[in-house]
Amino acid sequence: MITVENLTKRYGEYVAVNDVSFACKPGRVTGFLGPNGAGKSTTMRIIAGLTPPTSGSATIAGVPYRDIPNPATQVGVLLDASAQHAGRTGMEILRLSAMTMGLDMKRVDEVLEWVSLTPEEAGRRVRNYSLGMRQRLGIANALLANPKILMLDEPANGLDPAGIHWMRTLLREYADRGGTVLLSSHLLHEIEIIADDLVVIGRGEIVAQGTKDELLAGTGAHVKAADDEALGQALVNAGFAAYPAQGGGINVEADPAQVGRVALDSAIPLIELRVGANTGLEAMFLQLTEQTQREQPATQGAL
Ligand SMILES: Nc1ncnc2c1ncn2[C@@H]1O[C@H](COP(=O)(O)OP(=O)(O)OP(=O)(O)O)[C@@H](O)[C@H]1O
Repeated sequence: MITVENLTKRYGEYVAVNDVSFACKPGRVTGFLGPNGAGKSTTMRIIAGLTPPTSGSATIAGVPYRDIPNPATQVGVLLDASAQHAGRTGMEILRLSAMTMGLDMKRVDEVLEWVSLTPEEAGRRVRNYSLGMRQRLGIANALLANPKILMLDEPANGLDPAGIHWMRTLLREYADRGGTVLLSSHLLHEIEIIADDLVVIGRGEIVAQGTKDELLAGTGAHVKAADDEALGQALVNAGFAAYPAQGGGINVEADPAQVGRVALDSAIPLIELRVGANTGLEAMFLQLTEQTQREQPATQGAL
């Protein structure tokens, strides 16, 4: 549905996006991952027809965004929640969008309810919105015409934990109904929960892509048990390399199913078991992040 082919964007001598190719499929959430400044927003702006590429192409169902008639009815886009007109109320912004798209005004009330903005909040000027409220309004705007494709840049920014959970559920249901979702984040764990496919970008270049299961396979397991020491010993006895993890628990070079089997056989209750220790994709991602951090040592990794 979204196809990016050999996309390159230069700003003068600087190459922000270098020969990037990937595709996002219907029914799947594609997570677009990369540290700050990796080129995610630039790529998404090119897909949305806001920035011209230096070379290569980005198309939606084979058509460049700018050539789609009434594009917002086909592709819901949220690129910068703070870019909304600060002097207008949330309600005015949505009504104007609905009018531009030729939609029934009833739809505005529906999406407001969907994103949990109350009528009172919708009547406030956007300059008085919190970041989370702006994100909700931006998501409402993207969903307004019930498009088949959603493209969201860092949609979890500013959302509280309940908001992040709500957004995950919304995107999952959206994809399960056949929608195509592309969402970016610089937080691996955030994306890991929701995405089916991953595209990882670093310094403008794709460094990994594939299904989440493929990319996370072989990244080991992280486990916390009622008795970590006993489980660590049982895992080593079963032939697996196991190391104490930073912040508690154990990182194991084994599948979670294998770890669960050892714990069951040893009658050791588990507190937490998940795929991925500090190996594979996460290690690669952290390495990329670290290299970016040297130039931008501020908030990397913070939620
Ligand atoms: N208009 C521009 N002129 C010059 N350089 C730009 C411009 N827009 C983006 N860049 C540079 O391109 C690189 C990629 O930026 P981009 O915003 O795409 O990164 P990102 O992956 O979205 O990062 P973040 O996670 O911080 O949002 C950065 O080094 C940025 O400074």
